[in-house]
Amino acid sequence: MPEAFQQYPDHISLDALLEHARHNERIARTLFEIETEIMRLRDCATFVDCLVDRVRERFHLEEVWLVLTDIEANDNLLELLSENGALSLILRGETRDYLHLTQGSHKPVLVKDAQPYRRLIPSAWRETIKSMAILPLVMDDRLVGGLILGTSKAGRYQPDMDAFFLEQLAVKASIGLDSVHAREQLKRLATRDALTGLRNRREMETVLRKELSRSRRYHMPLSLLFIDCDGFKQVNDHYGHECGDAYLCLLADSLQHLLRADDSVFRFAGDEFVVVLPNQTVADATYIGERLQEHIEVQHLEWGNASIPVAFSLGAAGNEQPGMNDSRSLLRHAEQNLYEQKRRRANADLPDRHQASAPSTS
Ligand SMILES: Nc1nc2c(ncn2[C@@H]2O[C@H](COP(=O)(O)OP(=O)(O)OP(=O)(O)O)[C@@H](O)[C@H]2O)c(=O)[nH]1
Repeated sequence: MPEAFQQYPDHISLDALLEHARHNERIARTLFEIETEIMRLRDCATFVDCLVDRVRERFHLEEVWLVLTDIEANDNLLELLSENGALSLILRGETRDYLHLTQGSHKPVLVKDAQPYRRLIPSAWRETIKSMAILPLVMDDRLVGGLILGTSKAGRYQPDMDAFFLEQLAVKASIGLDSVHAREQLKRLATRDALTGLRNRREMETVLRKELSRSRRYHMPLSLLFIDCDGFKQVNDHYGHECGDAYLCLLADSLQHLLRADDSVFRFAGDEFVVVLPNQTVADATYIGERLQEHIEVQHLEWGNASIPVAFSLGAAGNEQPGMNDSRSLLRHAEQNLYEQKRRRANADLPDRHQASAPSTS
């Protein structure tokens, strides 16, 4: 029983006493080692991954996982975890159910027989897990779920065990998760555009610099697309700024949805977006740009009675072209191509898209 603190019985020999002390010291050291390791981690997914892995390995458990309740405060944490692939370690539990089973305890709940707690066990392990310790995860003074230590040994955890070390583990896991989450949130605020959720221009500069150096090192092409909405000012003027915001979000979502995972979309400024395409030549980028226009320009933003078509021009540039070996020249060249396309589209006698779709006033 390496993970529970051993209490001293009334009559105990000196040897047994020493063995108890050594046992408890071993657990304390293991906890300290886990703590030292997890406190160094900088993002939620790696934190959860490492915490689960170390606790399982060091305390010889079959399975360790997290249950996060469905309170709104957990949405952001779950989003960060899913973006970085740690979702397989998480079970989303119904808050009412979780609180009922654990009685909302901020202390570890030791479960001798896991059967009544099945709903807190991922379905794949429901037959194997016989006993478990549910360690409360408290973030910002609120119970958000639990770190669950599961074992196939029935009765390994008993409600009357001294849970001193488990309590310590719960506190450390909670503080660690809280601080890594706050850090990641801050980073996100600094690198994301608040309206669309896309990464911002500063982040684009960092990514583009990294991708350019990777492209040089591995002799792979790199290209980008510069995108600018057509007649966007009219959308704001006709339907209001809130509608303009929704229009930008629709375009941002569509771009993200249509591109591959390796490609990155950034909100450059106002109604301008940049797409960075690693391992793609300028010809590939031009083709991708055409397909984006084809797919997105059939979409409409439904706003009240109005159906507003989405329209944008774009220009491509690739670093295999002469003189295109730094971010500035790539962006400038793509922007020039964008303005050429904008002129061509304007001369092509396109209908005034936003006027044409204005709601009828009759
Ligand atoms: N709703 C909304 N409008 C914004 C935002 N950022 C910038 N804008 C507006 O976007 C408009 C961009 O104007 P223009 O550059 O003339 O864009 P346009 O009407 O598409 O013109 P062309 O590019 O020539 O087709 C300006 O009116 C800005 O006020 C935003 O976050 N939300």
